[in-house]
Amino acid sequence: MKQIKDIVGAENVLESREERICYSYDGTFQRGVPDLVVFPGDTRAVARIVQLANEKKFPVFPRGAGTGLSGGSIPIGTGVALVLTRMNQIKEISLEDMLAVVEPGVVTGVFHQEVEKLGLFYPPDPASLATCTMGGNVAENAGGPRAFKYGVTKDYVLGLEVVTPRGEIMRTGGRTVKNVTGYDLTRLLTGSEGTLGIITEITLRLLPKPKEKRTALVVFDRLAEAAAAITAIIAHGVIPGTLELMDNITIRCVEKHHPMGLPLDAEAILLIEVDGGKSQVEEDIQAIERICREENCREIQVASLAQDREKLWKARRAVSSAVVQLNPTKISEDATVPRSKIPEMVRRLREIAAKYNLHMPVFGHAGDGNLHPNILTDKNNQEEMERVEKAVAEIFQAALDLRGTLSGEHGIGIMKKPYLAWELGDAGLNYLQVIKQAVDPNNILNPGKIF
Ligand SMILES: O=C(O)CC[C@@H](O)C(=O)O
Ligand SMILES: [Zn+2]
Repeated sequence: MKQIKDIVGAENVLESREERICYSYDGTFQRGVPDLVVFPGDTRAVARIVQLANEKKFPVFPRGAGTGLSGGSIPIGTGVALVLTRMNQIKEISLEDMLAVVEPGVVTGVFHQEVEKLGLFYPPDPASLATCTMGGNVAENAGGPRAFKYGVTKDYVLGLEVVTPRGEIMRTGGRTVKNVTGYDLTRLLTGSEGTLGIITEITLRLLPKPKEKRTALVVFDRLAEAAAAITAIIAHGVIPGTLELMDNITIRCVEKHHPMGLPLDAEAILLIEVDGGKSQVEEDIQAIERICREENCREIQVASLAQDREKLWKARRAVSSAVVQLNPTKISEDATVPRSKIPEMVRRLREIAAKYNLHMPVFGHAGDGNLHPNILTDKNNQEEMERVEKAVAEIFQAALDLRGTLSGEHGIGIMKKPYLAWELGDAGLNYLQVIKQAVDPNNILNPGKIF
């Protein structure tokens, strides 16, 4: 304790139970109160804490803003929560090299604004972007609506500085787009959920900011028709920046908590944004309108003004907090299927909700097959929780049957641990465990996560 205070300063340590409880949660219903909360101010301090942890054998749970949806940052058992929000400098934005260098505590939405001021663009846009941090985004390999066209966080990480589980400071990758030197440690660490290293600096690839955008809100009477429109748009060769779906329960929750005139009787809404040059966006939006009409949509509204588009996105980003009002315990899934399987997955999800008699709004990044079936329940209702558990297992089974994955963007954390071998098989799971054991023999960094 005294040694930790010597490293970071007493003012950067929280000890009281009330304060520690504030760092016991993330965006899931999981809880774990750390023994101590520590806010290091630089990489050397992080390294010294990890060295001390190896000496004294206490676990370290790295953490950003705590918006994760798989329990990745929840302390398990005893240990120190290492909060990286003090390290929040944008160190560089280079127009010539089209890259940026940031500390892990930079808020994603702030980073977006800063690069866009210079005519640049950083696509990953998790819905929590107003609060989540870049370090957490890299650790969990976050996605968001724009992943459909632009990919997820790993597609933008050029290099990292990390503190290894033994407390060394290591650099991976660098400032070049091409780099094939040795194993790709940047990719290994991106999405490693705080188990293989603590990210202390990130070098990110940037793009030119798209010149034009159009956003269409398309209303469907039938969910199956919306699902068919999604596959038809993609098959036509149009790649929108985003292609989001909200089902009827989601629409009603959003409308109740953020009224904006969405039709309460519609079975589904698609929120489709195209971006690029002026003539391209016009051509794409016309093709999308035509396809949606062919698939029997009820109505299409197209917004081109930034403030109108932002209104639509505000409603979309509010979905997560709107659906949670249905019931106190929210279980958010991000099982993902190949795009062509979206209609089939939507059908299976509806069957699972009906079979187990559960509130299950479905929304998400339909364009890349990444739906978010949410189960709204009450963790104190034991009988219902048993049904929930079975439903969750069937959701994952359905995704894997359709040759999808357990997690498109939220990570494994605690929530999906029991299912990992279903996707990876014993050999795959063993491979991960061997890597973890080799780099973190004392099991210091974020123990109990992923496996
Ligand atoms: O709450 C959720 O299920 C999803 C959260 C986030 O990934 C989103 O897409 O809004
Ligand atoms: Zn999402």
